[in-house]
Amino acid sequence: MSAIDATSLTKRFGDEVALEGLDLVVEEGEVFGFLGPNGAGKSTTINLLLDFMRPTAGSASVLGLDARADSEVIRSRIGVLAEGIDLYDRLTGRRHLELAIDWADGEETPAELLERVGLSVEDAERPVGGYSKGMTQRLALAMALAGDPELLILDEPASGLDPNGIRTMRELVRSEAESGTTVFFSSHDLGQVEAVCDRVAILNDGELITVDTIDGLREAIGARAELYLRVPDEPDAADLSTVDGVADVAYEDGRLVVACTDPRAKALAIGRLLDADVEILDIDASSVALEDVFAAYTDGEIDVVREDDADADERGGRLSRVFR
Ligand SMILES: Nc1ncnc2c1ncn2[C@@H]1O[C@H](COP(=O)(O)OP(=O)(O)OP(=O)(O)O)[C@@H](O)[C@H]1O
Repeated sequence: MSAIDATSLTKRFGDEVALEGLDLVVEEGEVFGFLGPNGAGKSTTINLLLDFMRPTAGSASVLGLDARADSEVIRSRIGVLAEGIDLYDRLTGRRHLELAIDWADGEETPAELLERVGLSVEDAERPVGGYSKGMTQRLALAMALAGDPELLILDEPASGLDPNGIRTMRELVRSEAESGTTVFFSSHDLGQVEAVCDRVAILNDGELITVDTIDGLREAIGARAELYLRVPDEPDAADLSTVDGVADVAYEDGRLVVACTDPRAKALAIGRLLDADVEILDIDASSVALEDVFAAYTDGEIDVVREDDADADERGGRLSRVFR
């Protein structure tokens, strides 16, 4: 069973196309990044999955259940952190958590959830009307975790969080994923997505542009990772150019510069040198920023071609890329 399965999901507002024919499969247990510029259709997709709005065409299932017919059951089994969450100003943080636990039929205590998101017991006793943006976000995250959800849908979860809060959120996402929870992580923040996600979908102008791992995205745009190895002398015993995924090798100023088209080639190159008893004094590496990958996919450098479903790859990729 897939955690999320959207088929030809479409939403139009009059002439405005918010989402066009989205085919997307998120497997159970994945941390799945949902990326796209403003107005790409990310919130629309989440609203359709949660049955907060109805599709113009197409359908979606969540945890194997129909997003429209079974929306009540779905909502009781998932945790949602949505933008602009409505909290009751006069109720305390603790009361919000009690309600969330009650609603999700959870077994945890408010204190356990507070600790997980780094909110103090004292803060929890205050009405949330006086909370800062970051505190509100932490509380909303704690509420989403109530009842040990099978799927977490997080819309811009780092919004308003300070660096400590961001670290806490990342750790939470990882520990949730380790315990088998699927995480659907929608964000503009490429750094956040890169830090926690297994696979990423990029949406632009309501259309799915690609679904891939982050390394796969880099590879697809031909982005090279570079490995810098400080060595005492230019090694002649190990021919790195024959390592799979190594595109180029140069020796400059006492270091080897190894350009890799496949990020996995970095470890292979180091292994080859060690096998040849080459002493490595220092290691450094660079890779193309995800920002550059994102720009390549969303500024029109890459076209999208639809294939027949029969040709589609197993993991929901029903698109192929054509480079101009
Ligand atoms: N209720 C609505 N009425 C009319 N148009 C809408 C409505 N909701 C969304 N849209 C339009 O649909 C498109 C997709 O919007 P959506 O909010 O899904 O984008 P997004 O990727 O979540 O953007 P952001 O990152 O800015 O939150 C936009 O062009 C938006 O103006």
